[in-house]
Amino acid sequence: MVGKVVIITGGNSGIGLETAKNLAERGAKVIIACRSASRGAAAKEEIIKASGNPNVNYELLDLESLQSVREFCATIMKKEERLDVLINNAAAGGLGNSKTKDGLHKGMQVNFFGPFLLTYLLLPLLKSSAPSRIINVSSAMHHYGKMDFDNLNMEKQWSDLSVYANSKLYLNLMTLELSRRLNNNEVTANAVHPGIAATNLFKHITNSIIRNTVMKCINFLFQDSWEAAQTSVYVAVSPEVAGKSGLYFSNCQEKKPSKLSQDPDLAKKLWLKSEKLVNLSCHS
Ligand SMILES: NC(=O)c1ccc[n+]([C@@H]2O[C@H](COP(=O)([O-])OP(=O)(O)OC[C@H]3O[C@@H](n4cnc5c(N)ncnc54)[C@H](O)[C@@H]3O)[C@@H](O)[C@H]2O)c1
Repeated sequence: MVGKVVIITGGNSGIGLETAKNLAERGAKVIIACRSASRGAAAKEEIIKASGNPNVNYELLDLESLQSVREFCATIMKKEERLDVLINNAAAGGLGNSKTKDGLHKGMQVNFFGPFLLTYLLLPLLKSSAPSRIINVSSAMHHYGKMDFDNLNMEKQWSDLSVYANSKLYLNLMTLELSRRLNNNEVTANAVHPGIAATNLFKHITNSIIRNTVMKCINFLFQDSWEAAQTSVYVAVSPEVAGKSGLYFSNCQEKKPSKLSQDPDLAKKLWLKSEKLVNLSCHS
C-alpha cells in the first residue's frame, strides 16, 4: 500500500481504528475522519505507534451535518492529489427519533445520507486515482431492512433497529448503483459485514449493567475489533478483489446479501432520491 492514500471514516474507534492500523502497517498514507480533534489526535498517535508509519493524519467530519461533509471533502480535494481507498466505516446506533439541521433523520443521515454525499463528492478524486476502491461497511442487520420510498427519512414509522437495518440496506444498494455507474472507471465499490465485535457501537445502551453484560457476551461469543477489521482490509488490499464490484463480503469471502440489496431498480431509484435529499444541485 506504499504510495496509496486511504480514508477511513470513524477511524478513531473500534473496527475503523484497527482497519487504520492495519493499512498504515502496510505503508499507506492513512487519513482518519472523525468528529473530535482530541479523539482524532489521540487515534493518530496510537496508529503511528502501532504501525511505525508516520504518514497518518486526521480530518474533522461530522456526518450529522451535510455542511461538515462538504467541508471535509473540500479539504481532501485541496490537500490530496490522490485517493486510492475510501472506507465508509463510521456509523452509530440508538440515535433516537430526531432530525438534523438538514431536516434528515439523524440515524439515517449518519449511517447513509452523510456517507452517500461524502462518496459522491470524492468520486472525482477516486476516478482520477483509478484503479481505486470504495468499501462500505454494512452489517448483516441489512437483512431486516425494508425499502419504502415514502419513508426514506423515517417520518412515517421508525425504531432504532429499523433505522440501523434500513441504513445498512441502503448502503448495500448504494454499493450496487456505484458499481453500475463506475463500470468503466476502474473504481470498484463493495460492501462488507465485519462480523460482531464489542465496540462503542453499543454505547447507546444506557443501562451500564445491561451494556456490560452485552459486551461480555459478545466478547465471549464473537471476535475482537482486530478480527472484525480483516474483511475491510481484505477488500481494500487483496489482489483477489481487484476489478470486483457491487459485491458483499463477510469473513473475507463473497456472500449473498439480501434479495432487496441486489435489486438494480431499487438501487437506481434510491440514488436519485438521495441526491435530492442531500441537496445535490446537479442530479444525474
Ligand atoms: N461492532 C459490531 O458488532 C458491528 C457489526 C456489524 C457492522 N458494524 C459496523 O462496523 C462499523 C464500525 O463500527 P464499530 O463497531 O467499530 O463501532 P464504533 O462505535 O467503535 O465506531 C463507529 C465510528 O463511527 C464514528 N461516528 C459515529 N457517528 C459519527 C458522526 N456523526 N460523524 C462522524 N463519525 C461518526 C464514531 O465516532 C466511531 O469512530 C459501523 O459501520 C458499524 O455499523 C459493526
